[in-house]
Amino acid sequence: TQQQRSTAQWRELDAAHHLHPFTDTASLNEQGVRMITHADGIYLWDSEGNKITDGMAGLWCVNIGYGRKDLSEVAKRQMDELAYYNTFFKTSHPAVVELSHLLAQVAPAGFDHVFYTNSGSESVDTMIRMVRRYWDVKGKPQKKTLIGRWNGYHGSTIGGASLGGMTYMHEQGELPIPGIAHIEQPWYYKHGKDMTPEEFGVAAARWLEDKILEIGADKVAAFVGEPIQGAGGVIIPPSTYWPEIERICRKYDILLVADEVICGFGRTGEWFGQQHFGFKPDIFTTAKGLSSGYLPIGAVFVGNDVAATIAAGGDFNHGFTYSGHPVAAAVAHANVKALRDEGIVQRVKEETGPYMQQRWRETFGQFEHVDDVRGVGLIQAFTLVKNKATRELFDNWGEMGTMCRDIFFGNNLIMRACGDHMVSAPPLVITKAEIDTMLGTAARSVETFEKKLRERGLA
Ligand SMILES: Cc1ncc(COP(=O)(O)O)c(CNc2cccc(C(=O)O)c2)c1O
Repeated sequence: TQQQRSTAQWRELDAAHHLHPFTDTASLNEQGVRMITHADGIYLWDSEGNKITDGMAGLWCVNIGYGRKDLSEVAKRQMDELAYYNTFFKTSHPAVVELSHLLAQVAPAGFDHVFYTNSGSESVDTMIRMVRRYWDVKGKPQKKTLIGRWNGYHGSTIGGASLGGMTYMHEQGELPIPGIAHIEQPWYYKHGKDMTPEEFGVAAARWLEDKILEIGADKVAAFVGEPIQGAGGVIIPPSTYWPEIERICRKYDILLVADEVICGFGRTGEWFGQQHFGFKPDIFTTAKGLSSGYLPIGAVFVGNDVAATIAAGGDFNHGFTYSGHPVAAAVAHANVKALRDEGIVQRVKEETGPYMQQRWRETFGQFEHVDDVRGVGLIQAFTLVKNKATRELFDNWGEMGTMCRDIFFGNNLIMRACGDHMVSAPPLVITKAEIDTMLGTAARSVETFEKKLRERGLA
């Protein structure tokens, strides 16, 4: 096992050599990192022996839960058999064939082909190139622009970060790249005004039609969206949104792409978020729950029409050294097979998802500064607000979220603050009893948060 060091020694070496993602290195090293050393089920342990409830499944990804020795055995067996070979130059290997066959079985109808990557960002970049290649082969090479949403998140590669709508990412690196446009997100709480949710869903979808007409339909290649915006704060569109988006895409002959990196592999209680909202994309991107984070792997599910068109175009000049990596593929296969054969996805749909949503609303429905309590399956959130009656948000967006998140973390419960949204996406294996315990801690944490607000004269 790892060399035993004190927490202080690990912290010192980490500060000396390790650059963390999305991090202000100076402030991180003032506080010192928390060393996570073990995990099992929905729990983490840190180097000080604290047991932490992981309400975020890592980064929305450990769907099957931690500590699955069957997955580590599969990894070892595959590594001993064939640790690596590539899938370029007319070769393949049993692990990636078995995974591809399984994915075609769990995919919605019409998706018989997958392209492999190492992450969600690489899946998104792959999709961008596939979409543009599709229109080249179709003889409409001027259809190049992809439309995403402000505050959408599609990763951190040049393409993914450009398609995402996080302006604080665009500012670093001269993004977005050419051929990317954005429309407003379908955030009913902020933009719904006096419309019903159903009316707002249609109105928000119509922003896409406006954008298409502004750019010119002959130049638009695709619309890309997360069924539920995850890192954007669990923005759940009204039921009328996605069917209207789909209608508009068909009307103007642009491809519809779902980014299922978070919503995929059971998060909403369906295998994929598109099935919860009832729309049919032409392509969708995945990663995270594909392997439950045990090894890095992503997959682009390519609709049969798109796959046939790209195939008709001959060489598709794209791919990665580790596309379809044998060990990652073998672990992903075991993970997806377990999600299916152990009835984990089914249980989210029928039992633990409905239970979480009911208890989530009961727990957070009565606080003075908590509103828009929402969720689907095992992805849920609420928003910290200044005034529920007027739907007034706090000033300095994100400050309250950070304060609240730190209170949760101090109570050994990990939730995520996205701005002033508090969000949660636990492993899909969470039990009803664990939900009760988690929400008991969460309620206590929000009570502490509101007490702090009053002490600071903010409430
Ligand atoms: C919808 C979506 N698409 C693409 C990506 C990129 O995946 P990779 O990170 O594997 O390249 C994501 C990833 N989502 C993500 C990644 C890291 C942190 C957080 C957060 O909420 O703090 C969210 C995502 O949520």
